Amino acid sequence: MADLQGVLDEIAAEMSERRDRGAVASYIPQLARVDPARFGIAVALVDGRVLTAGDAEESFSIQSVSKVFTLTLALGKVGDALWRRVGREPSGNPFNSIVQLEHEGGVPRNPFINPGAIVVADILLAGHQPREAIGEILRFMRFLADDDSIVIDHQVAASERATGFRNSALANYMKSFGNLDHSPELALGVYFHHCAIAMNCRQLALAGRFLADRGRSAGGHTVVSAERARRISALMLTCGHYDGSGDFAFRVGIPAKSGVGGGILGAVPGVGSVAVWSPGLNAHGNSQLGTLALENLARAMNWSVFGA
Ligand SMILES: NC(=O)CC[C@H](N)C(=O)O
Repeated sequence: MADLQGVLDEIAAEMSERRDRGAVASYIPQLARVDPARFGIAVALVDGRVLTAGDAEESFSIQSVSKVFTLTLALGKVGDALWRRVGREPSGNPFNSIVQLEHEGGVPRNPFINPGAIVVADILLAGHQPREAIGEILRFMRFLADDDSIVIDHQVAASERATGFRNSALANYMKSFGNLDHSPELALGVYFHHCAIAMNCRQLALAGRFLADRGRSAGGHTVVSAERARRISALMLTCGHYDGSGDFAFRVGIPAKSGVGGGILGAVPGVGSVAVWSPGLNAHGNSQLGTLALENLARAMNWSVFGA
């Protein structure tokens, strides 16, 4: 394997120089306060090593990267029945778009756009109070990363709730089609809180390692079957970057999920997971330099799933 630490250091150095950093998300007021100059990267290899560069120990709001983990939990609860309420196709639309929902009878295209993740949150609420469902998600993250210091940033969650009119519209719309079992407010409460989980790159790479290791967590536990890990990765590749998913596959070629906090989690099958963070976003709401960093990393390490 090429000198991975050297490659990561080089990427971090290059990214700290770049001026084309994209724009920090401003529609969630708490996210608008984050310093756009930050850049961190961490790789958790299946052999147990963790390598980092840049601001890899600094926490950020994982936002939609959390949707990978809530999907994993919901599949564990209801299995393939989940696919009766959420599709598995790329949307070709922004993450908070409402247009497809009417045509498709309130069934969101995939679990990574906002309405899909709100349905997943609704599934996680079954038999629980919102507080318990949120606690279950947080415990899952701590278990996967083997790190009890992971927390929810309640200011971010409150900021999202105060300004989440679109998400509220999406949830209400789906409720009108009968695709939410609980009230929109309860499902949104779970959704806003899991989006507000704060983690650093090291923790996020460790948490996502099961996707690269046939379902086995960093701590050596079987989290999901190899087949399920493969399928979640397939959805990340096709839907993980919303209407930028095709371009991301073209440039990077690694199954990955982005969030508007500027984080991206990628899984290279059989090799390891990678988490990158740079808060400035491109036009599709995906980290501008995070994408570039992964493109450089995939090229240097031959990590595209499509071959060298
Ligand atoms: N793309 C994202 O990360 C969006 C998540 C964000 N919490 C929202 O609902 O708008």
